[in-house]
Amino acid sequence: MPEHRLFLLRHGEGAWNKENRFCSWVDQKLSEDGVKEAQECGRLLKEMGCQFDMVFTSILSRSVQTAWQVLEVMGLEWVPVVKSWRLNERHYGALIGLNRAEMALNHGEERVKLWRRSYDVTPPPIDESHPFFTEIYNDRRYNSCDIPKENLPRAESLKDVLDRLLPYWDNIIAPEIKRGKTVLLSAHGNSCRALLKHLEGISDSDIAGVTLPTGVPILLELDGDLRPVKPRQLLGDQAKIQAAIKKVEDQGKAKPGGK
Ligand SMILES: O=C(O)[C@@H](CO)OP(=O)(O)O
Repeated sequence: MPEHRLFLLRHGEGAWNKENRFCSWVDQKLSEDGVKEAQECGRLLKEMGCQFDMVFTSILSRSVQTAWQVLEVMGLEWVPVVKSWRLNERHYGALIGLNRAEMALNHGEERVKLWRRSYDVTPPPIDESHPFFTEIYNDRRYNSCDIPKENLPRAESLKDVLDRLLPYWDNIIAPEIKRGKTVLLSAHGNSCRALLKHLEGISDSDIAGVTLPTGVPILLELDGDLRPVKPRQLLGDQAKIQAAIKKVEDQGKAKPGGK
């Protein structure tokens, strides 16, 4: 019998998902479709009779906005929302802002797949000359993190994401779940993948085959030690979910024009 239910959610579509650019730590808002996806997710969870006691988000607007939409549709606006940079999307370093399909044309689809989905390949780091460097590192939101700004990452592999996420999971989120709270984690494709890898014990090579669609809630049923008692469930219309996963995978295919 599961003792706890944990819901993971990759935020709804952001403007740069449409443009097929690596978004990462650039603070894009949800697109109109992204807002609808988040509302749809809220409706589904409400219909299923789900309840939350606490929500955790990153400090990027698209994950916060997604949580707000879900809570509003569910009539759960009062539920506490706690934010941390440790749930942020993976830092894509120098790749931030670049178009995935154009990168695949220039560097090959295999290289782009390695950058996007492998466990321990780190993209080249961002430096001061990068067009989004100042926007990211001068943003006030990074002044009050639990580490000094100069120690924040300049590029991350999925392993690096797990390394910075795990202390937050172990010390802040997991104790709440063990206290009996039902938690929604509204985060990002790669921060959710990193946590799934940890909770489900996915191997370094198999994690490359895990792609998460936007706006689809993932239910994990956990035992008292927070180990999954059955496979993760992606909630909603399964044909639509498979199509949404394929859409994310295809973003890394070589296409002239980049879309
Ligand atoms: O742009 C990003 O930061 C992520 C998804 O949000 O991209 P990818 O799917 O390529 O990991």
